[in-house]
Amino acid sequence: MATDVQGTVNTAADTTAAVRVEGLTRSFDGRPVIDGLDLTLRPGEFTALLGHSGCGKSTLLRVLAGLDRDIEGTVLVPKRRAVAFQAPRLMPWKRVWRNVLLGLPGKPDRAVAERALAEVGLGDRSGAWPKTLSGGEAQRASLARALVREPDLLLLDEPFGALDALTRLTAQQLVAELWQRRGCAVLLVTHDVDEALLLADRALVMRDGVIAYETAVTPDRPRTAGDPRLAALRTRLLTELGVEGPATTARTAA
Ligand SMILES: Nc1ncnc2c1ncn2[C@@H]1O[C@H](COP(=O)(O)OP(=O)(O)OP(=O)(O)O)[C@@H](O)[C@H]1O
Repeated sequence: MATDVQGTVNTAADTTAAVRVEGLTRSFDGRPVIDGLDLTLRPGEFTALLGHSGCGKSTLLRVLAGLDRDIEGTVLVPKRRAVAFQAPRLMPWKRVWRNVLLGLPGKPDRAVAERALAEVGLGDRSGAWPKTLSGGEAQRASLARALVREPDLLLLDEPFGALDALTRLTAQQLVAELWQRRGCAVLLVTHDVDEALLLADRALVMRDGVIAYETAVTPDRPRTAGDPRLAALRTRLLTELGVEGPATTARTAA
């Protein structure tokens, strides 16, 4: 069952799509940032969303998360969805386990939070205060908060953007494992072409308010950073992003 972002329920069982967006337009001050965008995400699919800074990636994610309803068009998303942002957004006055349960209906037990925290390798930090966590730990706590919602759709907005290179690798691996275990659809916003190619089944490039380019990422997992099977795709994605030449970094302007 899916709900649209206005909250009306579409009872037509849709097993072919976790997300269906048709003709989505979102304007700010009369300027459309998203302009007639169509998008389908399949259940269990890991999709990476690339695009230049300001092209509307976070705006799209906020719409899918139900945080922005001032839209035109049709958006069908699963009821169970969760979002994690670049900043972990933990409440400093609540212990980690309470942060994980924040906003959940009912009065879930601490054990529920602890199971999710164990899944992200933070089983021993449940009683800690957020300020005592490292950046990577805080980001994992934020992931646990998303997982505890048992989402059919996990929306990740540059979740590794603020992490150092080593922590980023560990966090990427963790997300890959969680995705394989949970089987939910994932939409990952990233500036990093290599990250997209490591993790995703499909990479999308957003430009001029629409999905301007998309490609399947077919090589078997695990994939490695310098994987020669990914070289042609990498070049193509960089071209689509307007970043060309062998010396350029795979990270687009943040
Ligand atoms: N609440 C808002 N009010 C006015 N303009 C907004 C608002 N939110 C976003 N915008 C504008 O919409 C455009 C797209 O913003 P968005 O944050 O979606 O881009 P993005 O692709 O996620 O960028 P980045 O990669 O830098 O995070 C930008 O020009 C931004 O200034």
